[in-house]
Amino acid sequence: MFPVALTGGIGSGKTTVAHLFHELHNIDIICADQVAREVILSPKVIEAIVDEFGDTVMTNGMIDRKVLRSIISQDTSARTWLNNLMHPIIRQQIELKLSKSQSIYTIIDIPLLTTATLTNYPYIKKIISICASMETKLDRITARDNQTTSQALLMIQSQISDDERRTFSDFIIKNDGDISELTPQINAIHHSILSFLNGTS
Ligand SMILES: CC(C)(COP(=O)(O)OP(=O)(O)OC[C@H]1O[C@@H](n2cnc3c(N)ncnc32)[C@H](O)[C@@H]1O)[C@@H](O)C(=O)NCCC(=O)NCCS
Ligand SMILES: Nc1ncnc2c1ncn2[C@@H]1O[C@H](COP(=O)(O)OP(=O)(O)OP(=O)(O)O)[C@@H](O)[C@H]1O
Repeated sequence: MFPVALTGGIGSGKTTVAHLFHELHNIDIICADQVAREVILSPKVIEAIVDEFGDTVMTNGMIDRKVLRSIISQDTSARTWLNNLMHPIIRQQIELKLSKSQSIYTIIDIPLLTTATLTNYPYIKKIISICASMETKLDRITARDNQTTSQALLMIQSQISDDERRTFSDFIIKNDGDISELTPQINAIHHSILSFLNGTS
């Protein structure tokens, strides 16, 4: 088992890059956002969130992720409360999935990795960060999520900067250009990890 974290700001391209690692090199991917989407379906989690934020966060018996996203993007204490509820459960699920992974290394897409939260993942061996300019991220988030620029900006500002991510990363992927520009960067990182695993670097 060789867990490799993939991180980056909202809209930086983590999902896109993770898919490419899988397609090009058959690497197993564990996605913390996907795990969060499963965790938020649990009746106990739903009950706790509704207790905290009220009925407006519910639509048809489920948490309305759009409404919750809007709340946590504007309110630091709401974000901290949600993180404290969900992150330990998400981490447990990630570890379970990791124990089942069979690929030569495993990529865990963790959006909210920081120097502090890294201590919760002591098993991570390498870290890949995706960087993209503020303008690129804003364009991609507003197009993908049908959000206003100011809503997207709030989410970006709630996270650490690319400069901070660089301080704890082993590899950087630049994603301001075309999708085709990702493949050579991914191939180079893949080969570097393989060399490390083979003891040749
Ligand atoms: C708030 C929720 C319901 C919004 O759902 P939605 O489908 O709109 O967004 P999605 O899950 O695709 O997340 C998109 C991105 O938002 C950002 N984001 C999500 N939660 C947070 C947070 N608590 N703080 C800062 N950024 C966040 C991340 O960059 C993430 O990649 C959802 O993100 C969630 O459950 N968040 C709490 C759990 C969490 O922290 N997940 C992030 C990875 S562990
Ligand atoms: N190089 C690129 N060229 C054009 N579009 C891109 C590129 N990279 C990513 N995108 C698009 O930008 C959007 C954001 O990318 P993606 O969903 O991979 O980011 P993410 O980091 O996983 O986002 P989030 O933090 O919200 O989960 C998507 O719609 C994706 O298709």
